[in-house]
Amino acid sequence: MSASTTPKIRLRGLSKAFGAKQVLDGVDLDIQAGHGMVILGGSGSGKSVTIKSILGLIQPDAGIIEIDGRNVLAMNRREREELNDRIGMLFQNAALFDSLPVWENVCFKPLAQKRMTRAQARDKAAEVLAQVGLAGSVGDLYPGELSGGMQKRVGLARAIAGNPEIIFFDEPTTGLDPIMGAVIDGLIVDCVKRLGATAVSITHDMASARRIGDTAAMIHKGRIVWTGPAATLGETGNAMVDQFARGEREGPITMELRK
Ligand SMILES: Nc1ncnc2c1ncn2[C@@H]1O[C@H](COP(=O)(O)OP(=O)(O)OP(=O)(O)O)[C@@H](O)[C@H]1O
Repeated sequence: MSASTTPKIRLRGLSKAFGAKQVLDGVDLDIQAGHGMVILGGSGSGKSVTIKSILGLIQPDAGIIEIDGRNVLAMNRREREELNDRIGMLFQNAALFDSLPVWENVCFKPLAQKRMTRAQARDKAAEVLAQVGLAGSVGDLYPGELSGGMQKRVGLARAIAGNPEIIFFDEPTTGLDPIMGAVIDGLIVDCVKRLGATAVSITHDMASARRIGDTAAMIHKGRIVWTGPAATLGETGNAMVDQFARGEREGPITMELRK
């Protein structure tokens, strides 16, 4: 395989069970460099487990995870940490530290790794906050003083602060009103484009999926059952994907499977 066709992220046969429950049952997925991939699937279908496996937070039972063609499951701790420095993550509900001001949240990682002085971190935080449309003065506020939309922006600022090559977004618009959701999606697209990053998102919000995804993949019963252009969601011709995207009760995905 030539370098130009090596996917940024390549999953093969990824499997993970928790007790008797087989959550991932052979996930195969290629995510090309610079692309936006949206992972869809019902609640509990294993979307977060997939992302956590790529991040090294969950050890899969079997399968291959490659980033830039390198087997990440075989990496030692130092290699894994170096890799994680090239990855950003926007957690669900932004996951900010309530006891720290915004600027320390944004530069949490470089401060913890002592790669920046506090003065440098303040300047860097102001620079990145501006990229997500927030005034530098927001840096001195605490997360509890921010609206949900502002918290998401701060989470996004933290995710991009290290100029990552890969960014994961876990339900970036959940809990936001539709307009703020669209604003956050716009910022995500802008930031990802500016960085030239590969973006992997989980979302239940189809409007958001179409905005932030180039490609969508649907996970069902522990496997990827469809991949295709995110713009076609709802009209893909795949009955399962279209039922999911349109939120229809009737279709191949039965209530029995959704318990
Ligand atoms: N650390 C864990 N220990 C035990 N079970 C787990 C663990 N992590 C996830 N699971 C189980 O794996 C299944 C898939 O979870 P996951 O969080 O990946 O779902 P999801 O597709 O992201 O769902 P949602 O859309 O509801 O967030 C669930 O049944 C969950 O309970």
